[in-house]
Amino acid sequence: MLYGHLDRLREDASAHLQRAQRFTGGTPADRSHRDSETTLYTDRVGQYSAVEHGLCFGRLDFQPDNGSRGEVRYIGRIGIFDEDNDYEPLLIDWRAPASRPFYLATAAAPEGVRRRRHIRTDRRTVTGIDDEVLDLDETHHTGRGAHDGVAGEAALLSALNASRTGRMKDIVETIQAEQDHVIRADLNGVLVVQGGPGTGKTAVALHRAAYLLYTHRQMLSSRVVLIVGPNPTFLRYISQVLPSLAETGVLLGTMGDLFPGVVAHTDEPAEIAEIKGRAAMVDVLAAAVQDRQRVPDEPIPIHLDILDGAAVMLDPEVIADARDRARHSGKLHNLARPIFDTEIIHALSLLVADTIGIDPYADDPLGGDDAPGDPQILEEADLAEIRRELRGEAEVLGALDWLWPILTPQQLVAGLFASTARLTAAGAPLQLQRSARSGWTPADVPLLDEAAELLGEDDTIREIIAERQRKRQIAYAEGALEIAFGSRSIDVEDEDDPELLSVTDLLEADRLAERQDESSALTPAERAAADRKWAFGHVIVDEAQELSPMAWRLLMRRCPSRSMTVVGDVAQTGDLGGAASWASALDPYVPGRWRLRELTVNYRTPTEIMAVAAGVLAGIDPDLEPPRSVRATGVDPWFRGVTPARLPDALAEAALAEAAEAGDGRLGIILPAGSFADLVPAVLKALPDAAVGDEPELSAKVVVLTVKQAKGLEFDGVIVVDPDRIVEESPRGANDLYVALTRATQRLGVLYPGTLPDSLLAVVGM
Ligand SMILES: Nc1ncnc2c1ncn2[C@@H]1O[C@H](COP(=O)(O)OP(=O)(O)OP(=O)(O)O)[C@@H](O)[C@H]1O
Repeated sequence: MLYGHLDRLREDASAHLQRAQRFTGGTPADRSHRDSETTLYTDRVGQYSAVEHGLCFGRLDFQPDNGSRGEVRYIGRIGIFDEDNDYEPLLIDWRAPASRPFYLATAAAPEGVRRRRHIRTDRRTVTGIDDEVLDLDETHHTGRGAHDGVAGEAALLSALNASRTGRMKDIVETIQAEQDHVIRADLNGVLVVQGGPGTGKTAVALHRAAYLLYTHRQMLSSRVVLIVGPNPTFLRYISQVLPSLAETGVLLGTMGDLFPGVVAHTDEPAEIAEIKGRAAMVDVLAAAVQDRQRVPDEPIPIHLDILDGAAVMLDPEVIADARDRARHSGKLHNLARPIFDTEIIHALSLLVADTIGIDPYADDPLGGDDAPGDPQILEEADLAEIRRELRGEAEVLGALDWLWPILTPQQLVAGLFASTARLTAAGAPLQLQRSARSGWTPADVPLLDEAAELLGEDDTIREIIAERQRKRQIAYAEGALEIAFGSRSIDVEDEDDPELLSVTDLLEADRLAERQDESSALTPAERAAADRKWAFGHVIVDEAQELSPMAWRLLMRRCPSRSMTVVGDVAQTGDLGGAASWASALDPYVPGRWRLRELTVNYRTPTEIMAVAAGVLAGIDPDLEPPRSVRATGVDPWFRGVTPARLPDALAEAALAEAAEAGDGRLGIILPAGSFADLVPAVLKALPDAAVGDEPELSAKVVVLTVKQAKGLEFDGVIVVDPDRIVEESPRGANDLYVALTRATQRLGVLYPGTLPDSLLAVVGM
């Protein structure tokens, strides 16, 4: 019956979509209406298809009420209502308040629920049910009931034991109570979710996004929820979760994606990234901006058409004066440029007046009726005319650009890194020097954002640039507009901004109309992705322990409402610039105003593997508690020592054996970054289809990765190679090893040349 309804809903949405797509022409308003309809119904069709599997997964039977039969609720991935029967709910969305008892009711606090049923389906057929009787009397009779705090144990264990596919799955059918509290926590303020490996932090963060969008749809779907993950591989890993939760109003990205127009995925040494992430970079960038406001040591000659090519000399003192006035205006660098221009042009106009406007006989007692008198024969109107002309002179513009250049954030940051002199002037460590042509790295993005804030790269700048282009256009009678705007898109909102009128006036009307059409067809998430100043409705950060102080500054700017969910584990911090505690990361922005929730149960890693990881955790900090595993597999991890020379062959053998053990699941091989060249060929020889690379394909049966790449991921089986080297490769090496050891859902093997790290020796008992 429910699938019948789903089919009808989907057919309906498809029909609407086709109608919207057939519609062409009309007024701009008609077209924009068509675009929004197309987006709406495309989303709907997508959502209805995404909930096909496991549409309905739960049922709640309530206690009979006053003699009438108890209420029955079916719980599923979306809500379905009976249109012919007063919109009676047939299926209740898992995010609706009415579904909550499905996740929270226990035998001790049954919330009126008599029985909770988990329904398993394969396509459209019910394949099994698990009942939990929450009514204590009835439990007494049947001997079946809820278990120690784990709701729906059979369904949960079957989900946890299922083979991995290389893509994360949703957990709506088996969300546990402590997770439910996080998912449905209040929208406002900063919520920190701390939890050890496998406690479901990522799953919970994604379900929280879906819940918030459902509950605050109107506000959040227009302002967009931003989800930040550690790397592109991880984003691909989680990318399937939200569509299957029927949510599309979300923007997923890494730190490297958060500066529109820049793709920042180049790697760099951890030490360099750490320096770039320090809070001190704020001062470095401010100094770098000041350094670009030049005062030369010597006067500079400026040849002027107005003087038939003769030069005037612009003195350093005059330039320093103009610079100080512009600086003291309180405006940002680019926005203060007009003040600097005015000062310099004024000074130049006086120099010109001194050259052409002096009455040579003014001091001569025989010079005429009015002598002696003011030697300046030019009046204010003449000076204004001179200033106007100077503003159009190529050499004047060139000098102004040299003395106080209008800068993009990219120019400022790349220019800084490309020059020892500039780095020194800005007080930056010289290790940051690199060629101007090397690509942008994720750690550069917060610097670009900071630079944008310091430079004042905003609409006014577009206007200044447009104005200058217009001057050149007049001067050279060429299509300057194309150059200035060819690669820019005009925001629809900007249309009403009077300051921008001079820009838009310059565009041909039909071209402008076309542009507006394009931007209104974008979804809010697409527009947010393209707009550095977008204020997101809510920001969710996963693996948040890795973020540097500079990265936090950027994220806080993107979220002025401070409505955030921050998810991570300070024991897994691998990046040198990452957080040692949540307070150190957050107190600068929301001192004492963030809430902490902890997740304590490990759903991924079985007890046997966690015992090994716990030894490593104790070595990092004896006060840290590993999360409690929810299940045991009865399979102990293996440890195998070999001579260094045999390591490649031993790895190939182990990989073959473990790939077979994984059955139709996945095997992850985690190597020290420095061992790739030596070990990967052996793996590929044994298993030619193994995935390896910058962004390895996670759905491959065998995937070879570094710890950094493996962060947040999981596999049925994992082989950790050369733990000693993993520890030694980074000052946070022990944390890395802890991450590596906690990636498996079923089996773990440790292969090592030479010796094991002390923390593992103790566990193995050697
Ligand atoms: N309530 C649940 N029902 C079913 N599976 C769950 C549940 N909670 C977590 N899991 C599963 O446990 C595994 C670990 O979850 P997740 O990756 O979200 O953990 P994590 O805390 O982010 O781990 P890490 O810190 O190691 O990255 C996933 O496969 C997830 O689907």
